[in-house]
Amino acid sequence: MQRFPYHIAPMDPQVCPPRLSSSQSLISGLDKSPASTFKPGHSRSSSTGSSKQSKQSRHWEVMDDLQHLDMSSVPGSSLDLSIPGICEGYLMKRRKYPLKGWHKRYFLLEKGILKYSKTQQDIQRGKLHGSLDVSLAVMSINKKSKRIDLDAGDNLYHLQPPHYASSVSVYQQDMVSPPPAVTSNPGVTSKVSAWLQQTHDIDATSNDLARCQAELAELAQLIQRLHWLEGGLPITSTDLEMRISMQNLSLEKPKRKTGRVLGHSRTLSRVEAMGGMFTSSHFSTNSSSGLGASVQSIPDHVYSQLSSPQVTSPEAKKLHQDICAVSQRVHGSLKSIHEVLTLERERIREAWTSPDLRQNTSQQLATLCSTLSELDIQSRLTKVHSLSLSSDSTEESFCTVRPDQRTPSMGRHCQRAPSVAESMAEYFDASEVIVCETSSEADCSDESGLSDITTTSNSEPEEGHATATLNYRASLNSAPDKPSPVPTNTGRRTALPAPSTDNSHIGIMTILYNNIGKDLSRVSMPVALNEPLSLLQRLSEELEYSELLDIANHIDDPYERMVYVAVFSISGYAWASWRNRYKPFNPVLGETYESQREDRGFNYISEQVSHHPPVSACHAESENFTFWQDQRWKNKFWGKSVEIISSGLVNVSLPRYGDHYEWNKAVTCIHNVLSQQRWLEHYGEVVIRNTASDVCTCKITFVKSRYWSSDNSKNEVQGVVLDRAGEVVHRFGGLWHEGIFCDTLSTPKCIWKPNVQPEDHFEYYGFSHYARELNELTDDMRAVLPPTDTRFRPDQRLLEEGKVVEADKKKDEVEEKQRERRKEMAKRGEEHIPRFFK
Ligand SMILES: CC(C)CCC[C@@H](C)[C@H]1CC[C@H]2[C@@H]3CC=C4C[C@@H](O)CC[C@]4(C)[C@H]3CC[C@]12C
Repeated sequence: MQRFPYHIAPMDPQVCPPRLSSSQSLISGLDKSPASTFKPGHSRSSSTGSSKQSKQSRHWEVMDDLQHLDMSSVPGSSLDLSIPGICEGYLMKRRKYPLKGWHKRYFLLEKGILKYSKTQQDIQRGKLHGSLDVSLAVMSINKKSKRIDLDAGDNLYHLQPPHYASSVSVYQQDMVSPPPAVTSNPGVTSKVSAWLQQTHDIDATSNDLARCQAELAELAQLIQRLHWLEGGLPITSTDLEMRISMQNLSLEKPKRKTGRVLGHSRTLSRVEAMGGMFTSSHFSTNSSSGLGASVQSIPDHVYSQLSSPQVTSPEAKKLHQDICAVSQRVHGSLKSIHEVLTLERERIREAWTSPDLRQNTSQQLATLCSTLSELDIQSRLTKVHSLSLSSDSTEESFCTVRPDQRTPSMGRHCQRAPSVAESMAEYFDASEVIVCETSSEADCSDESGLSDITTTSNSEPEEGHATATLNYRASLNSAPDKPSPVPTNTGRRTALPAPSTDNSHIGIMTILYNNIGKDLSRVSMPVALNEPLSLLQRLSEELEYSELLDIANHIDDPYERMVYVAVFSISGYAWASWRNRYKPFNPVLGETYESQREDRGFNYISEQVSHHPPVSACHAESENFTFWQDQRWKNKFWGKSVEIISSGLVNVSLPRYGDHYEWNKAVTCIHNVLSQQRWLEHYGEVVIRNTASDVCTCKITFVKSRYWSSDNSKNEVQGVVLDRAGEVVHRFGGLWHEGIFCDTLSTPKCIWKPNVQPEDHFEYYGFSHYARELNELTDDMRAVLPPTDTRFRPDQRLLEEGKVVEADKKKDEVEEKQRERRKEMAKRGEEHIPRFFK
């Protein structure tokens, strides 16, 4: 089996940070030739891990491999334990939240302490932005993308040379001049950083904004004072307090003691009042019993004084002046912010309208969007790769360096341990994994995941698609909910025997983390992550809306027929909005699933025809259609998301017209796969062809969500039916979880809406009514089903019954038996022969 994208680097000296001498800049060290060694100045203390187990895995995983290295065999790497000199220079440092991107900082490494600041002068003046003890941190370097990741436990630092400084001289140039413009084909991260750097001083703009805010608050205060002075009536007692003090009103009733009500008289000089801040100390200690009370409690004589505003007072004039001055300042700040924004808009417009850039930019932005929205897990992932494994897809490019590896040995490659990415592959039982084939190495290794997605087509339909979707959505909302033609009283079960168990406590990250260094195919994933359905059953859910094919088989017009086939293909994705918390059981080799759906008029049969790589084949037949597919898929792990790229075609034939349609699948992406904020998305282009006739084809675009878009515009899908000449005959669109509307038919109509979910679906794995029926096993079925049928899988059955502990045990047994069978077959030199498919 081909493994997941990333490979841990054999400990090639080239990938270890070279020795840094006092005359070298940090980065020139990285840029320089491989023939030098990393020479740590300090020994490393124990792991920073919290749990014992994770500590252990970190220890043996990281140390074991690295201690086998023999650096002494590297030319010029004599064991030198002397304390290294000072290294200093500029590096790009990844910003912390919320300002993502990179900024240039001056770093100084002295006696194992790495300090950084904005400039060299700042460091010298002791004006530090931060510092860390490198000897206590875990360092990973990526020579190819020239990146250093430092995990100091509480903080992660990502450092990089100023852009494209591939040699010391370029770098030095870079130190004095602004970084170069985006070069021809750099990775997206670099482009983004470059963009941010070119952005007219973004820090200054945020300062402007902050200042502006303060000025506006000041302005509001001044205006309010003016308002009081010019006769506005106080509304609250606090206002009143202010006004009383500003106008020097006497709270004492003439010739009569009122001490019981207001305590004692208290006046403030105007100067004092105008001075600004009113604190409670300006008032009498018992003001709360008087002034703090309701306005009604203010004696009439005070009110009578309030009614004579001093419009022309010098105070008012002064206020006017102050207001003007502050307004001018606000205006100035806003103007400079406006300028920056205009400039930015212009740059974006240019990038957008330039024909070459447009395609690229939109793709990059789409990728950037999804990545930026997922950054939460990234730091943890980085931690994992820093600690023990590589997350680079290319061999020899990443290594984790512990500072106390004083006697590393070269000469033999370290034993390769599975990476997080591999773990994910095992976890999803991926067939084959794309190792970032076409993107550049720098892209692949970019831990921020800002890499170009190369396998998906541009999921961006033509201009105005957002408006079109809005219209489709509105039409869908006003369309009546058609009752499903499928009878509901079929005698099938409507509820599952037990609700789902909460699995939010199961940290996938922890599982991977705790099993670092182990053969993950032997690490069984907890059954609590599963739903009581196998992937074979899951695939049969694509037929939940088979009535669309029944209709298609009765439409004479080939274009309209195509619309129905297309909408059927979209309907197979609807489950994704409520099924992101559990994964289906991986079918064992030879497992089958069949179902007779007299209510829907079709029979379905499926089989797991291969385990490594996993391939599931299925076939369904009715009097109106035949449906079949053999699905194999590849997973692409980007750091936080997994893309599932299916490679098999889906086939449908309609007997009445002799049509044979085939189409590819969209990419399904599990965003934030490691966290509870997981969500699914489909994107890419699906093309439907009728192999029996070229009268029309259909192009469906599953639009990738943009990070600035609201939830409303998620799950957009649009399609066109084209005639032979490529002219649009029909248009349709909507959202794959809400429905599809076609406005080009003679009577525009809603073609499909997903069935209403059961009210308690959240407690039952998010299953639809249809999904609840799939694993039902009646006595009648028991008598006729083959023993390989999924419904007989004991672990899945136990899980369905809510017996998680027992299910877990059983799952181990089932998996172990499968491994044994595989071994035996291999011994005999046999190959598995599928039963129903060839
Ligand atoms: C961490 C876990 C619990 C998250 C849940 C993962 C779920 C959403 C994943 C695991 C396996 C995935 C399926 C694997 C294979 C296919 C076949 C493909 O043709 C369509 C997508 C589909 C059907 C995937 C949908 C998403 C899926 C069900």
